[in-house]
Amino acid sequence: MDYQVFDTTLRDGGQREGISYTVADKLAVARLLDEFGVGFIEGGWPGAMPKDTEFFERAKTELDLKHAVLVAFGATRKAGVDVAEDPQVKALLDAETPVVCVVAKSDIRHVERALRTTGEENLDMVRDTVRHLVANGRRAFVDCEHFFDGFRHDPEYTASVVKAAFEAGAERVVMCDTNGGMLPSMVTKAIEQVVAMTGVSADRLGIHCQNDTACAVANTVAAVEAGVRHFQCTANGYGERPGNADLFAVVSNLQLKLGLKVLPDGCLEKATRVSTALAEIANIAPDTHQAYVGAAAFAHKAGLHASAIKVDPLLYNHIDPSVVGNDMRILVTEMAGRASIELKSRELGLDLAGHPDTLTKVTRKVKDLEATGWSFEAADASFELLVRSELPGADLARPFTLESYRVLVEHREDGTVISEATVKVRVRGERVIATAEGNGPVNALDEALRTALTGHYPHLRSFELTDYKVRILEGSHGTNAVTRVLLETSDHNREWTTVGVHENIVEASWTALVDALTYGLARTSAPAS
Ligand SMILES: CC(=O)SCCNC(=O)CCNC(=O)[C@H](O)C(C)(C)COP(=O)(O)OP(=O)(O)OC[C@H]1O[C@@H](n2cnc3c(N)ncnc32)[C@H](O)[C@@H]1OP(=O)(O)O
Ligand SMILES: CC(=O)C(=O)O
Repeated sequence: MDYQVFDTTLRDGGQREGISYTVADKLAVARLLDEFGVGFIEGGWPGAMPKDTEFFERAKTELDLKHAVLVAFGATRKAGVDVAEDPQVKALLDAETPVVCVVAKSDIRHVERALRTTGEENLDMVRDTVRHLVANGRRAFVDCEHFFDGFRHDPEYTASVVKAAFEAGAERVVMCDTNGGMLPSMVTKAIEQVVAMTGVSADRLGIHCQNDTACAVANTVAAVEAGVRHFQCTANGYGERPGNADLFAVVSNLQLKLGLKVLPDGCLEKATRVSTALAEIANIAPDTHQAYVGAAAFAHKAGLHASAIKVDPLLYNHIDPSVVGNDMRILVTEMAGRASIELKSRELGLDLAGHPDTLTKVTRKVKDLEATGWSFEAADASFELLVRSELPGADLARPFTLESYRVLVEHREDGTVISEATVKVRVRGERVIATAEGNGPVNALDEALRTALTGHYPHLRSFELTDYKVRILEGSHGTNAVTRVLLETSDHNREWTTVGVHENIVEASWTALVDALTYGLARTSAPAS
């Protein structure tokens, strides 16, 4: 029997604080999830929210799903109401999805205190709703809310909800850890017990885990190991409170660690791209440290790691990152050893294998600079310039040399503040002096330097400073605080980052600026005039 990968990013994921999908967003999310190969996409609760009703309406003509089927989510009929008359149930049928998933109370305390009805009426609500859905041609899944808490409190009652749902024709009954308080061992034990009590085989059950103990992924995997074949997840773990089980971690664990085929061929390698695209749509910064798909999931900082990775990347990676569409990266910091420098340089296209002295010098220089506030981790361009400057016969021609710069800041009577910079440089033997104004000292310096250089390097005009980050670093051992500046520059094809550190913020910015232009000019192919 196949595994059912049931995604609820558009329903439970939308319950995360800060997410508010538009209908267009929801359609885009569904397309991406389908591309990733999930079997079921729970699209929302038709009838509860106009956007969800519209989503299901538009999905009828605008979605052409290849792998997945669409699922409408709702609740069992209201207590004391004829199921055929319940507007919420009617909206579920109007969504015209092949599958409907209804949430049912399965903890007697919730039945009595939240629903304010009897255990018997709740069982009738489950039976009536499932029979009605099945009679109308739907595959019915039942989410047993608070399954694990209810089962611990009153196993007989919770088991009776499971049996009622199956007797009425449910295809899957899903055990929900609604409050997210379980641990893997508790999940395993409860599944063994419910199987023994009901006689229902585990492969007809499903699992849905909230992440309040940070165990949602582990609990989901534990349930699958206990025989469950239907598991509910959300992309990047989005969901109510701390969230849900992360789809990408769950399927990667099942497929790569347990050898279970849960996705169609060729889908797992889309994990990183799909995860990032879904974060963009949710308008949430991708989690750099997310397992499997985060940008840092295979980023190595420690020198010892790099020295073994040089021999074989799998010595320090639990999988080949390309299997989930990710990449390994080497970070260069004070923790680097010579192997880190060699691997990072190779990543940047510089082969230092035959230059042991350069490796030693660069390693020492990086450690010394980082001790005084520099940070190369995010500044690949400055690191590359540093390596090139240490290569025998230094292979980098500096595009100019500085004679001096001066910056003035003028506060005028009308309150405007203007910065003016003058730079004096030597470019290809010519002395050039240029002055420019800017809305701040760095902007004025950038303008003046470009003015001085564009005569010789016209393509420099396409460079744009796209980000400027400043951090004041505490001085240590009686020294003054220093400023670290990170500059991101773009030529509209690629971006590069440079760093500068000094007690004076303008000088720190100047250093980063000079690296930015030097690196950009060395890298761009346009011929100098
Ligand atoms: C565990 C989960 O996360 S399940 C998903 C939960 N998702 C959401 O709640 C998001 C969408 N919800 C909504 O838009 C609204 O809550 C609605 C439209 C569903 C209901 O809104 P209202 O009619 O105003 O009711 P309200 O939200 O105040 O209360 C929920 C009602 O559903 C009842 N109810 C709760 N669970 C169930 C259930 N499994 N079966 C039947 N009825 C239920 C409650 O008893 C309550 O009934 P009452 O209005 O007669 O007191
Ligand atoms: C259904 C659901 O989202 C829950 O019980 O957590």
